Amino acid sequence: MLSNKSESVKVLIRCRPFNQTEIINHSIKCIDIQQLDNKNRQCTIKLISPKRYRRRISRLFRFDSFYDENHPTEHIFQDFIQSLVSDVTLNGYSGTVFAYGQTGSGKSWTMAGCQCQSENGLISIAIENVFNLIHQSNYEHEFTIKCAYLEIYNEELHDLLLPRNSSKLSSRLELRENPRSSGVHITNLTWKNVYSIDECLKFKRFGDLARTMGSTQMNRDSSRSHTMFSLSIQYQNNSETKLFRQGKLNFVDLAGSERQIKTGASGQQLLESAKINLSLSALNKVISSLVQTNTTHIPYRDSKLTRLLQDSIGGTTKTIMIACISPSEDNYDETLCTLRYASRTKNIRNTPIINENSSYVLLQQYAEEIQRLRAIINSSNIHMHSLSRSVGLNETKFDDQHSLKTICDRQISSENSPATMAKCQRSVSCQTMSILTATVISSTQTTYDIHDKDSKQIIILFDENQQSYEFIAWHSCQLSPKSYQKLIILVKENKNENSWLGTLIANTNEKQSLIWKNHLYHRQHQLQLSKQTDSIITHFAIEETIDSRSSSPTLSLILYTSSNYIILNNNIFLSLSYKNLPINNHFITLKEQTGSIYYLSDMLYSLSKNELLVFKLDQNYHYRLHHIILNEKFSLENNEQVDVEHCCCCLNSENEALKTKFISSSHFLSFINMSCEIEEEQEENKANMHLINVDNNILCFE
Ligand SMILES: Nc1ncnc2c1ncn2[C@@H]1O[C@H](COP(=O)(O)OP(=O)(O)OP(=O)(O)O)[C@@H](O)[C@H]1O
Repeated sequence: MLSNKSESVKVLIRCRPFNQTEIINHSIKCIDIQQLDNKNRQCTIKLISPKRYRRRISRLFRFDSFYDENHPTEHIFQDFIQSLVSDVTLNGYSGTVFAYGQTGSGKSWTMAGCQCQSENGLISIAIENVFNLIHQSNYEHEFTIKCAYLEIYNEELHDLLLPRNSSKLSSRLELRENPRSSGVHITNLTWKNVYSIDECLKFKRFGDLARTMGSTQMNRDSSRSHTMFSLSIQYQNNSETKLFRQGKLNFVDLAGSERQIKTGASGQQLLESAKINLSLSALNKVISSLVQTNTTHIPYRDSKLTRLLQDSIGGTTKTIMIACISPSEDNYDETLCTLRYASRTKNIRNTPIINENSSYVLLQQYAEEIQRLRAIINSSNIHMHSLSRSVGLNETKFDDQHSLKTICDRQISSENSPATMAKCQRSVSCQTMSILTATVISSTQTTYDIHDKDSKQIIILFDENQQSYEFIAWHSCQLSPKSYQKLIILVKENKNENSWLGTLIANTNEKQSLIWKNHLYHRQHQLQLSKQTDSIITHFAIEETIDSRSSSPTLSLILYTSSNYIILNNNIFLSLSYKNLPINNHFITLKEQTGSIYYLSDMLYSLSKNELLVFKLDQNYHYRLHHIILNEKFSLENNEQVDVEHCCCCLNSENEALKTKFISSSHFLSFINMSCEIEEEQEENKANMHLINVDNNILCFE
């Protein structure tokens, strides 16, 4: 992937002609072009407040271009969209054109055109242009063109290219983080291969018929959903390097912002309207956050629309916004709102990248990957075999996308059996984040599977607002044994350096699938690891502590950092440190002769006389795993170093009701070796000792 310079989102204004009602009412024009540079089309436009307002104000706005009723859509295409289409088709860029504006302002007219007046919309002109460019290239390259069409209706994504008889339910799509880019991935979206302009237009028309439309007082054919029509253009050249590029072009026709008083919406339409306005206000928030210099958190996850547009606003896509307005004074407030929105958007900077790869390089990468995975499979096969013989486990099924390299930590603990058995099988995640799927078998042998909504094993954790989190560690705790079990998971919001830590708590009745709830802080209590604690959470546990206010014992979530404790009690952030508890209960701090400090994790230390696995913090608070051999003089010889992003472990609880013990680690850890066994030791004095097999070095831990 080649990176280019950043560029701002281009913003064009399109003002429709007066409509019939406005003509009948002798509406007055409130918009005027002040300046227009004929060469680069930059313009200043003036918006004048209506006479009915006490103070008449003229406001000036600068944009990349302005089009009124004298300009057909073709002009917009020639001035701005054509070069974008060419960049996407021939150079592998991603491009997005989105139309924004109040209801009835001409968004669909601009994007889809109008058959009655035989005015083509941008989508059909662009489709034609893509195929013409390919023809002109004399087929030196091999092109594959696909199209997709979706809508967001009432905060749900629907595939518009599914057969007519499919129900709304079956056309529902899910958004997932795309691990390989800053954007999102839409699972199961239909991508149709297209070989001609007509075929592509046919799919476009097919989708048009499926999109949700309605009639309001403001617009007879009002879009009740946001739609996105996408073209994917892949090309591969035939030379030895087999250069491969993939461009994607999106046309987004947003539903219009509406006022109930003007549209006369009621019932279902009022509900639609509320959802439309909510998602547009989420988009507004994202735009505002992106242009504020001191904001680190961009609330992309507040709505489906903002997640869908994540890469187009503030990402790696070349983006053009077309803000549609009405010329009439009657719509002054809405027009002012749109122009402000558009003006803010103009300050957003994207960093477009060329999506390319040489097949030659790709093949080499694949070959190395296959070799590495073979080694993993060979080693884990042996363990899988012994695992199934001893406890008869069901095979864990992974999402196809992640099957090759998904971490699976698995632990079983049986009260009835004299032997405490635990087997842990891991493979490396192809995601950039740590993943853990698990089957927990409690002391009563009840099985809880952690599933997401589609009954797939969890890959990334989502809360009830569809916010996704990076998994850090987990812990099981039976707070109220009679009624339900809670699993508490420590998570980190994805992609945000200064992210907060919270827990997701899942309640379940026995035998029911767990439902994840962001029970804890709702993102209000943020533990800024770098600022507040100046440290990284290394592991955590649930322990009984004394509530300082009530003096009664209470269960607390205790987060351990390399330097102190953080106690979270009853979901309230209680105290920062607990100095009278020795830190060495959980960490052994080793100081090397050179002055280097090692923090010994409780899970990975060795009971064999002189071998240790320890974590060393570097200046960036990244952990490195060291395999250390203690020599006779108790100094340390560092003979192996493995990158570890974070490591979290749970303590083996003393509580009789909690005979489960979990192992978790980041995926970086998993490549030290994917197999981990915990078995009963024969000798009495080693009854609680477990074995961990790391790269053929047998280590032990308690
Ligand atoms: N550039 C234009 N030239 C002529 N008529 C136009 C133009 N733009 C819009 N109109 C008229 O305005 C009407 C409403 O336009 P359109 O349906 O495109 O609005 P919209 O912004 O997509 O509304 P909604 O958000 O409700 O879907 C059209 O039916 C057409 O009559």
